[in-house]
Amino acid sequence: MTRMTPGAERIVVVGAALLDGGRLLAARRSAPADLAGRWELPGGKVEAGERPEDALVRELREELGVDAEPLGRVPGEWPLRTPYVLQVWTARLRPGSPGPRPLEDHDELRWLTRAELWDVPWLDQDVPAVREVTARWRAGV
Ligand SMILES: Nc1nc2c([nH]c(=O)n2[C@H]2C[C@H](O)[C@@H](COP(=O)(O)OP(=O)(O)OP(=O)(O)O)O2)c(=O)[nH]1
Repeated sequence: MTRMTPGAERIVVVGAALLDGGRLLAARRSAPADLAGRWELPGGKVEAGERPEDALVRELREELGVDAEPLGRVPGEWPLRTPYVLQVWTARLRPGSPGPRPLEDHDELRWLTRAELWDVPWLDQDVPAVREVTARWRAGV
């Protein structure tokens, strides 16, 4: 018989390291109040039965109006508030995709060069993930 381990429920939030021309897209949250004004990797919760890459494409379409292609998982997983954990994929815009617009959840977007990466106040919980992205980015991802 399979038993659920108490406290084992865990919901994955996928974040996109959307890269274009050597820049990374950062998005400023407009809600909820405790996260508003801080910057994150756009994305959202993976739904039951959904593949994380599919969730990423869906969330980027809903939130930014773009047609994105996931490239690869950034190794690691970062705890958010229970029961959420953040996983990150690198991604790029498919040819012909509209440019990103802040349609939901965000009120400002910025394409950051490497030199500008730490100019925005990232959510605290995103900092280790963004650091990991940088390591990959440096390696040419
Ligand atoms: N998308 C995203 N969410 C993050 C990041 N860091 C972080 O703490 N979060 C939090 C904010 C939210 O509490 C949760 C994701 O919720 P969301 O509002 O973006 O996802 P969603 O569109 O699927 O949510 P919902 O409105 O359908 O409930 O994870 C991040 O880098 N990207």
